[in-house]
Amino acid sequence: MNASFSTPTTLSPIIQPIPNRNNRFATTVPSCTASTFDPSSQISNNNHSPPLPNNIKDEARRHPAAAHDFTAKYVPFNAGFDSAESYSLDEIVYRSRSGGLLDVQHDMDALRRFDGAYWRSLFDSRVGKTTWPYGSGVWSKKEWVLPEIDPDDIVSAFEGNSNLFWAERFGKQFVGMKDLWVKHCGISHTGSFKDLGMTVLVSQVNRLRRLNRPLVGVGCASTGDTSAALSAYCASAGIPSIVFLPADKISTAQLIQPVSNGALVLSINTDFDGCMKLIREITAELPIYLANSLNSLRIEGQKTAAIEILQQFNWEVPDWVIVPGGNLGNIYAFYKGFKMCRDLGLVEKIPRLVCAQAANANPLYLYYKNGWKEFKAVKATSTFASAIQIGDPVSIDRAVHALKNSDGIVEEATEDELMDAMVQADSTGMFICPHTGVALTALIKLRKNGVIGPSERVVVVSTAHGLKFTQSKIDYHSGAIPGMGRFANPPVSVKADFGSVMDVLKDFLLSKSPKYK
Ligand SMILES: Cc1ncc(COP(=O)(O)O)c(C=O)c1O
Ligand SMILES: N[C@@H](CCOP(=O)(O)O)C(=O)O
Repeated sequence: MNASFSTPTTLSPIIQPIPNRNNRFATTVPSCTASTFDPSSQISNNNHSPPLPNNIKDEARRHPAAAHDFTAKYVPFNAGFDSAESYSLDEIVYRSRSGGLLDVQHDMDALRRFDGAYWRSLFDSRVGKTTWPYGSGVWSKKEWVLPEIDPDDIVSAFEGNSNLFWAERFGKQFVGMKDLWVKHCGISHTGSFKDLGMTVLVSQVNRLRRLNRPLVGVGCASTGDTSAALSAYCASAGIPSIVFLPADKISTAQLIQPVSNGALVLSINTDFDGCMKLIREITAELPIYLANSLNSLRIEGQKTAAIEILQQFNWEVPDWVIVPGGNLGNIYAFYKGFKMCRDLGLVEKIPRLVCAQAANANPLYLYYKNGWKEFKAVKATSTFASAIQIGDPVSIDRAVHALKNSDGIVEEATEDELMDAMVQADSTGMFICPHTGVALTALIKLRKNGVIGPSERVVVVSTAHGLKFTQSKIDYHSGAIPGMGRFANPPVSVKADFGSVMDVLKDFLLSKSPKYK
């Protein structure tokens, strides 16, 4: 069973009085004009079927939403609203003057002119439509993402709006829970949550190129998912992309994605951390824009997954959200999405966050365990959760902030644990990636030690599609991994005759139902 978005079944609730920006109630919803933009006017657009446009971008041009009050800028990470240091989003800047991280800061006073009920209705009204660009789960929250970008500059595959799966059987059978959910961010255009951030980053690059900023291409270091998303969105916009991949450390399915999308693919004889160091040096020298989550534009898109979860629960807040962590941008993105919803009155609290790491790549876990006393990067070793084989995460400060401010926890998963959890989840009808296995292991451990109660509502974030990681599943089920395979379900070779097939089937049926004779 999937939770559905709370799209109203009739239009009346969303054209009922909605506070306008003067906090008065409009009895009829004003229509959108070029000179004044009121997002409520977009709600009214759902009231009748418009004539069919030539295409959805033409239609968007006929309803321009250019003049508006919402703005955003870069500030040093964790700076207050009075920060003396800030940068326009049209500048090419990744680091603060002191060398720290940046954050996209929204004009919260402008957003606050609309109350929580208003934003909930607006976001709900956009789900499941093809209206450009709001049909995207990311751009349906445009005012909170990149408020000033022209819809014409947006590069979108209508990403987001991923399903929130009620993990009924896994919950009951493996963790004794009835309110367990999996947010399938990997069921997406390029098969991972990276699409959510990349649509934002590549759209802004598209705008910067139109503004004649000196940008020839976009580049990233990757363990396979960022490169897939970057190359797809760039290819869609006709922008050159360059990806730095650690040689022999990503899956074949992930490697063929940027190859297919026409990226320049550099296979480099180092690990992800080595590739990350190189791309940072290169982008400081050449007109190549940096697309890793060090670039805070990515976080703006990724945070919409948190908003979506609340929306899918009809704006009820789950008790826990568990996210697998590597370079650590995503755990902060979830925190930021939840926090904005609380600060703008859509909900009253935020969930507790859990970041789950592979034991072979666990610098955040070690930091947490030593009471946040001293952070040390580690040399990450090989893990089946290959996309999080990262020892020196660029967003460490963001992750610590997210966890400290959400009463968060960090857990880890050994190779055995993460693969068993993945295989068990698959046996209940999912087909998840090993990173989701890491997150499920964290859940199993937190249930065992009683930190998470049996009736709490928990969301496990699934970050990539299992089809990208079939080799690890094949190895597990075929017994090719020494010491692993407790829950293996290998294919049965059987002779092509009736008797042999009957023998196998009788054994199978007996094992399922002892009453069968
Ligand atoms: C499939 C998958 N899961 C989880 C992560 C971790 O996300 P983050 O790097 O934002 O912590 C990544 C990438 O790092 C990933 O590709
Ligand atoms: N798993 C990532 C690692 C890089 O993370 P990013 O979010 O900083 O780009 C990948 O797929 O490359």
